[in-house]
Amino acid sequence: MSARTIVIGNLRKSYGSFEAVKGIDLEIVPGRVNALLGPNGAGKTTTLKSILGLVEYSGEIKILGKTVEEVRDRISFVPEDKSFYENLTPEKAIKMCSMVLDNFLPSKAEELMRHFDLPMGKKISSFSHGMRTAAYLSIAMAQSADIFIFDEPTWGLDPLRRDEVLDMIRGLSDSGKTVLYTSHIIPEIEKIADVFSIMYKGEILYSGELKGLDERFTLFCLPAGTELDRNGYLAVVKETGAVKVLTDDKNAMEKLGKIGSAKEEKVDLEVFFSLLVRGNKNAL
Ligand SMILES: Nc1ncnc2c1ncn2[C@@H]1O[C@H](COP(=O)(O)OP(=O)(O)OP(=O)(O)O)[C@@H](O)[C@H]1O
Repeated sequence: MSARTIVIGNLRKSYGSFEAVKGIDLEIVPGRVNALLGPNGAGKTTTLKSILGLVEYSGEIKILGKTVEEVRDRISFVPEDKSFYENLTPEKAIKMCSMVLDNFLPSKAEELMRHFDLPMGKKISSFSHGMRTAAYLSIAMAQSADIFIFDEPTWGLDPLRRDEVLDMIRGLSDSGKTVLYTSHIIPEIEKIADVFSIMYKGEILYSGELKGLDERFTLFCLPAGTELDRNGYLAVVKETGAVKVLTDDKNAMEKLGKIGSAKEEKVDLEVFFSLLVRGNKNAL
């Protein structure tokens, strides 16, 4: 398998005059959990739909070096909108998937549905949010695909089921599959992601390894009104009484460390995400 499973170049997608995705570049790698993290409306689902060829877009997307049409049977997908199987029971959904999907293993889907305690003869429209998610996950996990794309795969699940599903997703990437998943739940991403990208208002603000984030970046809390130049910062947030600066630039760290009463703080994903989304380095 190539070192990059999905390569996205200058992806743009507009709905009417509204630009939901603004020319993003993104690379998704195999054998690792690739997470796309962003607040509501950031453009995550639109990006996934573009990858899957479910919406028209401009820019280039290659999957395993090919178009999505050429590799569709190597991709499994859990959509955000879980209303497709509404009028079917799990039993009938499994039958339907067996007829339309080449890579589908019905016995595995049934095993997973039973494991999730889903009533096999009851219509999916009567299911709770969590049960519906479990039904979609069972169908997705029962496909012998190379690439698994999950849009909010833990929606409505209770904490035990959620952890179980995250373990299943981790298992896929451990076995060399490519996993791309979106979420706005930071603890989940901290738990399973290897690499992550932060998306906000149609742009990718940052992409990188999750491991070592706290070692690479430092947060400086400076007195309000501190004059800063524009170099070397990933985010600058002006709060009442303080200016917060996020940086991984050694020169900037040295300079900021010399400012009287500058305090250095640890950065975890939550702080990193919040600073990036709120920070505006052009506001200086
Ligand atoms: N079919 C559509 N028609 C018009 N606007 C749309 C459509 N689909 C999405 N949008 C808009 O595009 C933007 C990005 O939406 P998208 O669903 O991709 O975001 P998201 O990051 O997945 O959000 P969430 O976490 O809330 O699911 C939003 O402002 C949304 O309102």
